[in-house]
Parts: sequence; C-alpha cells; structure tokens
Amino acid sequence: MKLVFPKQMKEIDRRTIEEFGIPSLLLMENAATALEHEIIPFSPHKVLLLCGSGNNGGDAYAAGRKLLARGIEVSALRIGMPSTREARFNYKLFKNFGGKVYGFKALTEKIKCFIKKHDLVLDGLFGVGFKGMLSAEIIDLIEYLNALSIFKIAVDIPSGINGINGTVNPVAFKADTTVTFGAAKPGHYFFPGHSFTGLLKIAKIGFPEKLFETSNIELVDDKLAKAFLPERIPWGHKGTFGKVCIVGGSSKYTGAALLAALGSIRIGAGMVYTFTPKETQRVVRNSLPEVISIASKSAILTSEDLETLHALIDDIDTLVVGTGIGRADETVEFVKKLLSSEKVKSLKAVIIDADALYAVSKVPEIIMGRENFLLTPHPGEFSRLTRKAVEEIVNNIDAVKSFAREMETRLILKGAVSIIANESGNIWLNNTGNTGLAKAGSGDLLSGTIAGLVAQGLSPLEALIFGSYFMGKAAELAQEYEATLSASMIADNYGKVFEYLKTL
Ligand SMILES: NC(=O)C1=CN([C@@H]2O[C@H](COP(=O)(O)OP(=O)(O)OC[C@H]3O[C@@H](n4cnc5c(N)ncnc54)[C@H](O)[C@@H]3O)[C@@H](O)[C@H]2O)[C@H](O)CC1
Ligand SMILES: [K+]
Repeated sequence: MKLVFPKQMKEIDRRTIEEFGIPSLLLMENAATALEHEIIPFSPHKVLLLCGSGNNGGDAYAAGRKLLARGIEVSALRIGMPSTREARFNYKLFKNFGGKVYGFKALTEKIKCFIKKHDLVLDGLFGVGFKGMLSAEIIDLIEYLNALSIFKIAVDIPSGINGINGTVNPVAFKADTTVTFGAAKPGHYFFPGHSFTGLLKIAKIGFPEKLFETSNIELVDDKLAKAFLPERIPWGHKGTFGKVCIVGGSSKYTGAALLAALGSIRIGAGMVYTFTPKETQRVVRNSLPEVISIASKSAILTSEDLETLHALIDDIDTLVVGTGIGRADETVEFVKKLLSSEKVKSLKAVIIDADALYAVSKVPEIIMGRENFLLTPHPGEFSRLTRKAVEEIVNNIDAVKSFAREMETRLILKGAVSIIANESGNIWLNNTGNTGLAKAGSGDLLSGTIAGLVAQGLSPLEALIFGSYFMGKAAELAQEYEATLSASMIADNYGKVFEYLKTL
C-alpha cells in the first residue's frame, strides 16, 4: 500500500485541482461525506467539532453541516478564524444550518462543562498543514479531551502528530478512529504517532489514483508479502533451496550465530553452515545438529581464516557476516578483507550485520556499489555508519534513503517500524511485529532469515522486505504473551506465518 508524505499529498491535491479540474470545494465535500459515513453508525446526539483555521477545520465544518442537515446537534470550538477560501465557505454554511461556533482561547471550567455534554468529538484542528509544536492552550485542551471517554474521530491525522515521522510533541489527539484522505501518511504508522491514530480508514475522495504512483514509499502489507513467498518445488532437493553460511560468534556472543542459523533453517534454506570460533561451534553443535559447523583457526575470527572461508564460498549461495563476532582489531581487519575480496562477488547476497557493520563504519566505501550487499543496522549501528545522532535518524525515511542512494546499497533500519531502502531511493516500511522482538537475538534471527530467503531464490531486496515482514508476523501470530517471547520461540512460529500467507 502506497504512503505519501504530507508534502506529496499537498502536491496531489494541487494537481487534482489544477490538472484535472476538480474544484477544491468538491474534494472537501467528499472528505466531509467520508466523515459523515464514519460518524452516522454511532448515532451520536451531540457532536463537538474542533476546528483549526486551515482546511482540516474546513473538512470538520463541512462534516458538521451534513450532520446538522440530518437533525443531529453539532457545535464547534474554533481555534482562530477560518483562513482559507474553502474553510470560510464551509464555516458559513455550518452557521447557516444552525451550527453554533464558540471561540477557544484557553481551557476554562466553563469549556470543560461544555465539552462533557457531547458524545462524539471530531478533531479538525490540524491536518497535513501542521508544523512544529502545539501551543500551551491546545495542549491543555487535547490532554483534557484524551482523558475523557467520549468517542473521538480525527480528520485526516490526529492533531499534534507530525505526518512525516510520527513525532508527537508533547501530545496529540488520541483518536479512536482516523479518517485519512487519499493515502495514509508515514506519521500514521511510526510511533508514537501510531498510538494516537486508532483505527485508520483511508477514504478515496476523488484524487486520481495514478497520482499516487509518484510516491516511492510503500507499506509492506499482506498482499505485497504474499507475492514474495518462495516457491517450494515438490521435487526440490537441498541444493534447490540453497546454501547459507553464517560467519559469526565469539567467546562473548556464543548464541548469535546459532540464532542466525536457526532463522535460515526455519525459513526453508536447504543447507546451513556456520563458520565460527571453536567455543561458538560447540554451542551450535549442541543445539542445532542440522548445521554443518566449521571452526576458525583461533578464538576470534581473523584474516587467517580467509583462505578456508574463500574455499567454502564456492559451495554456498549466501553469507551472513557479523553476528556476535566482536570488535577486536584482527576481526575488524578480517571483515574488511572479506568484504573487499573478489570472492564474495560470486554470492547471491552478503548480509552485513552487527559487528561487521562496526567494521564497515571504519571504511564505508568498501560497500559502495556492491550489488549483492545488504545491511541490517539497528539505530545505534546506523548512527555509526552515518555519523549522525540516533535521535536524528530514528523514523527518518530521508536519512535511510540518502544513505542507500549515496552508497548505492540496500538496507533495513530496524525498529518498531523498519525502514527499507534500495539504491534508487525507493522505500518500504514494515510494521509487523510486537515488543516480543525488542530483545537481543531477534536481529540475528532476522539476518539468518533474510539469508535463507535469498538462498531460496528471492532477490536481496525482496528478501529484506519479506524477511522483515515474516519475522514480525511470526511474533504477532505466536500465542504467547509478547514479553515472554524469545528469538527461538519466534522461529518456532514460522510455520504459522506460512499457513497464514497460504490462506490469503
Ligand atoms: N483541497 C482541499 O480543500 C482538501 C483539503 N483537505 C484537508 O485539508 C487539510 C490540510 O489543510 P491546510 O489548510 O493545508 O492545513 P491544516 O488545516 O492542516 O492546518 C494549517 C493551519 O494551521 C496552522 N498551523 C500549522 N502548524 C501550527 C502550529 N504548530 N501551531 C499553530 N498553528 C499551526 C497553519 O498556519 C494554518 O493556518 C488536510 O489535512 C485535509 O484535512 C482534505 O484532504 C480535502 C481536500
Ligand atoms: K486533525
């Protein structure tokens, strides 16, 4: 499903009006009809509109007038006078139909009593035109409303959410339902904005659908995911489903390579190798007899291991590098040499994760333009790669896009909503998953899962998109309470995701 930034939505709005001749008042009327249809099933007796000065307020006045026409009692709290032609027009019609408008300056006891008389609130304070912060008076109003159990519907986006990145500063209208127009905005999905959006409904109000094709942001939904489901040829053998090698582990992180290997096995790879220090090899052998485990020469991975690894690369399709390898100078050197070698070019994909990303941050140019490389950083690792503060890059689509473009690479910035970008600057957001994934080990499981998908024939980019969706869905479908989930339990639920996708 395509998403659009607020700025892109305004451009689609403008083009619909100027190139297709749809009057802006007609769009607003359609928006109001969508809101009316959302409100009517609640059979409200007294509706309160919150109206800002822009067209978001205009939509609310227009919806209010339609409710008045049906005999429902509607009043409006006005924050500023309507400032656009469309909002003024609908403000006037609202009053013509008998709607009462009260100016709001500050939250007094009188206003609190007035608000409590209503059984539904429609938030038309700010829409895609919102910038910066809410004023102290509006924060008071919103906080008061959020604490009341009146049913709340937001027009387009709950007031206070930044539509670009979901930031809420410091609060937003907590909607039960949000009716957005044309397409959803990233701010509806990124946290904390997502927690204020409630049930999101997308109303098609007359924008030509082809205008949304200009957007290069897509939410990974079930339909998209299903298209990537790898085929299981009935007569396939282990070579058909591909061979993965996990290069990871150290005496400190003995489980990381194991969990990555588990991801590859459970997603369906035909054969999985691990290349790890001895201590890790012991852990892998004890827990996963399915894995072919090879030990490094010393207690950490060093350049002395390159020869053995290069020989192994002839036998495999996909490599994961970095899970739990540590940051010793010799290991950093090993990663640099491995990634710069000609040998890895023959692989379908090289998934660069965890401490291998630390090594890459020392010499980012080694990944530039390498077509089979995939990066799987969390915000801390991405911050090191970009030399930007974590706060600057979290939920920042543009930062991920710029990095992918500049480095001619593809990556996933992991988070509650993960951002995936490719070298052309196309973006996918994945919001499957829950807090069961917010634990050490899930990153390892993800990199192994992605590798197992490439081994089965998905392109590196498809594997990034599908792997991230898949692991999140497994956490969602797990019967256990989120907090009790672990990476290996999530892998145990992979079968449920395959079943789920088959039923779609
Ligand atoms: N073509 C149409 O008529 C349609 C419009 N739709 C709705 O319109 C809004 C977007 O309207 P716009 O006028 O551009 O912006 P807003 O109403 O969101 O708000 C702008 C208004 O608010 C002021 N403002 C912005 N930030 C702040 C702040 N932090 N504090 C105080 N004031 C702020 C700004 O100066 C303006 O005065 C869209 O969301 C739809 O609801 C429909 O799509 C139908 C078609
Ligand atoms: K709003």
